[in-house]
Amino acid sequence: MSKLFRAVILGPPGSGKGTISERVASSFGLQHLSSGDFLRENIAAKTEAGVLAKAYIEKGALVPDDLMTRLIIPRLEQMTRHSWLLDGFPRTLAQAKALNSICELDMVISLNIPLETLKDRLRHRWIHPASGRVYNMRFNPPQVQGVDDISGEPLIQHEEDKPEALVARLRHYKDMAKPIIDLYRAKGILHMFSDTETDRIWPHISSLLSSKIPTDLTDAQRATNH
Ligand SMILES: Nc1ccn([C@@H]2O[C@H](COP(=O)(O)OP(=O)(O)OP(=O)(O)O)[C@@H](O)[C@H]2O)c(=O)n1
Ligand SMILES: Nc1nc2c(ncn2[C@@H]2O[C@H](COP(=O)(O)OP(=O)(O)O)[C@@H](O)[C@H]2O)c(=O)[nH]1
Repeated sequence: MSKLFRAVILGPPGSGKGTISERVASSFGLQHLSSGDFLRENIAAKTEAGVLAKAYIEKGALVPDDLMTRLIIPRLEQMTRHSWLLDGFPRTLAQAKALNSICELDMVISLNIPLETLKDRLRHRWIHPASGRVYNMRFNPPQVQGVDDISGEPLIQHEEDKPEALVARLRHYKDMAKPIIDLYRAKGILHMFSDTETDRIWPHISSLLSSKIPTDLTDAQRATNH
């Protein structure tokens, strides 16, 4: 059997993790696991972990490492036969160590996007809260302004996407991400991409993945995912 491929995407809020993950999933057949979406699913389903996590998210806090790990690791263990791309986890060094203990990552994609670009993007980001679908009023607008394409429900903007909140969020991201990035750099699996446009970063990520993912695996995964 071909070797499976396991990757993580890191980047500050608004750096395009979700946007790029969707492209990786559809072009390479990897399963995209967004920890934010998975949390929202657990909250909606009122699982034990979801109920506990909800209280932190509502306060604007990060979910504690032990709870986050208890939620994500079993989900990943269900995906042992799949290649995957993880987005939003690990968010702390403790989460990175927990991930290390259950699998060997093949690649870490780290997005390095200028602050002004992040501010500008997040100002225009609109979300469909129930599904986590993300729009941008300029980059990928919904078909009807303010309305989710699939459900027809209203879109909202997050308080924390406002420019005033972003500087603090970004500082926090940098503090948390530095030891994680150092860890993956030391393992020799870190690939950093710097630009202001997802469409300019994407060809580099795409060719890197093409060189690392065996094509028979891509075909097999695509067949099982769709
Ligand atoms: N490892 C993680 C992932 C998510 N969260 C919580 O889940 C929320 C939603 O996560 P996500 O969808 O990844 O969105 P953001 O944190 O807003 O990040 P981004 O803007 O990068 O998408 C976070 O704010 C945080 O409270 C967390 O605590 N720990
Ligand atoms: N203008 C512009 N917007 C982008 C680009 N890439 C992503 N976006 C938008 O920027 C916002 C943040 O992207 P998202 O993928 O949610 O980033 P994440 O927070 O890292 O997951 C969303 O509204 C995207 O639609 C880009 O290259 N240009």
